[in-house]
Amino acid sequence: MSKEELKRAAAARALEYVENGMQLGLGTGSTAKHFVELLGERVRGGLRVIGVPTSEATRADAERCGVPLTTLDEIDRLDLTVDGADEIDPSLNLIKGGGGALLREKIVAAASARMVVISDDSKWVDTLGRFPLPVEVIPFGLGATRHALAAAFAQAGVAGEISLRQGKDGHAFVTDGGHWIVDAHLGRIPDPPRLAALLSAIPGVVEHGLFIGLAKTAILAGSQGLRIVDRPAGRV
Ligand SMILES: O=C[C@H](O)[C@H](O)[C@H](O)COP(=O)(O)O
Repeated sequence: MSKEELKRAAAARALEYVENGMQLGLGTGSTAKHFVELLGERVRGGLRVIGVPTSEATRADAERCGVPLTTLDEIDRLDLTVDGADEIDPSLNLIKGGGGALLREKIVAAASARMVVISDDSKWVDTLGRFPLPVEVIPFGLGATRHALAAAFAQAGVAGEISLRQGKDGHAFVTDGGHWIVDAHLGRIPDPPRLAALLSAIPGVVEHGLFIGLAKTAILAGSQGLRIVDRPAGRV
């Protein structure tokens, strides 16, 4: 199976968590896109759901696929969010934001009774950090924010290059929320909850790509088939 077929297989399995009448968070990225397309097929077949997209890209995909949409202004709780990830560890802590959608993704996941993460099994890691950690920042005062980030990394016992993400036009990548993203090349994050707390305390940081204790279930597709992993009880 190709990587795209694996992603689609994970997305198809996630449909089994969807029930008629549910309010759904719709993730962002190439894996979540498969889920939105498959959900659209079910909606055209009569399934009644309503979705909140986590990015403008997902909004466009959902509209194209005929998935009815709402916002977290109109409803304040969701039953289920299905989203991809850049890395998943055995506690089901995640790195997200490779596509720049981490802020809306985290708001939507936190508003959901359940988050199911879908991916091909290449995203499964023993320890988070090989994938550069995205941190969404306010453009104002970027130098000071970078300094504070380096201090937070040192306090958490990690270090690495911090680079400002660039868009295809060669300028700073701008998120749907109008912010910038820096990617921290840390290699290994031994204590993700501790680093997450340190990053959240920095004034110029809008949000970071560590998703701690949010995913309840991971659906991993590999050459041997699908693997369903539930978050171990009591683990963040
Ligand atoms: O900002 C992007 C999201 O966090 C994505 O869910 C993540 O980057 C995984 O994307 P993909 O499914 O394309 O690997």
